[in-house]
Amino acid sequence: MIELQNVTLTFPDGDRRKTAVDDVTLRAEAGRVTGLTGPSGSGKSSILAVAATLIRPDAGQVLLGQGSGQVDAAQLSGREAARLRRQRVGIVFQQSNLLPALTSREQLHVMGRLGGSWGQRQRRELEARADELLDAVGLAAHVHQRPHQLSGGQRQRVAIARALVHQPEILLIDEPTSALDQERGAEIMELIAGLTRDRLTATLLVTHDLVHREALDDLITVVDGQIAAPTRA
Ligand SMILES: Nc1ncnc2c1ncn2[C@@H]1O[C@H](COP(=O)(O)OP(=O)(O)OP(=O)(O)O)[C@@H](O)[C@H]1O
Repeated sequence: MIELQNVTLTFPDGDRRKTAVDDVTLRAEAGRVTGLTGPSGSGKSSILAVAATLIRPDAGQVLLGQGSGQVDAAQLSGREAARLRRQRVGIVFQQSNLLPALTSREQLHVMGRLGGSWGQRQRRELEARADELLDAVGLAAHVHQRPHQLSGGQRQRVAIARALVHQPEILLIDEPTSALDQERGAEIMELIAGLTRDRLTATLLVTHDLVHREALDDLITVVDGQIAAPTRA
């Protein structure tokens, strides 16, 4: 689970500051896909960046997990936040940011190894998990291909598999369908919904258009940096 409590984020704007996120409280629960929607510039990506621990808010709490494992990411140093991300957070941005020289399988291996020190047993487990994930996203036949040999939808699938390889509790995705046609977009959304339920990740997803809203469990609308309407999707 991830919960933002009374989060405010401002950016420098000339000699003043602009409020991008204005006292936002929201929660994304394990095993559910929570959509963040709203007009351009309303603050969706800023909220996602705070949830991803990539930006520390000016005020508020960013609570990851529950019980004794709960951490307030807003209190962590940059180094601690980076460690938390490597262990507990999966991130998929609009551009898949795959490394051009690596095959699909190698993209997952590299990401998986960032999480810690690796003995032989962990390495074998990681490699098995990478292949299982590439299979789960429908790319078993493409493990040896590099990004330029894949379609946009296939690259997006590699990016999703890569974000899950360290078994994160939280999955954050920015506009997963923006570069895809409607049919491929629907397939990606279904895939995300299935992985979320199977792996019990708390998935928070920014989406501009609501064509694919049936794949969402909850929907939060952001207007002018504030939550306008949290609803069941
Ligand atoms: N790094 C930054 N520096 C200054 N202002 C920023 C920065 N990032 C975002 N903003 C501003 O914060 C506000 C919210 O931007 P954000 O990108 O979060 O909106 P969004 O809803 O994701 O927009 P879009 O749907 O167009 O991607 C906007 O006014 C934007 O100009």
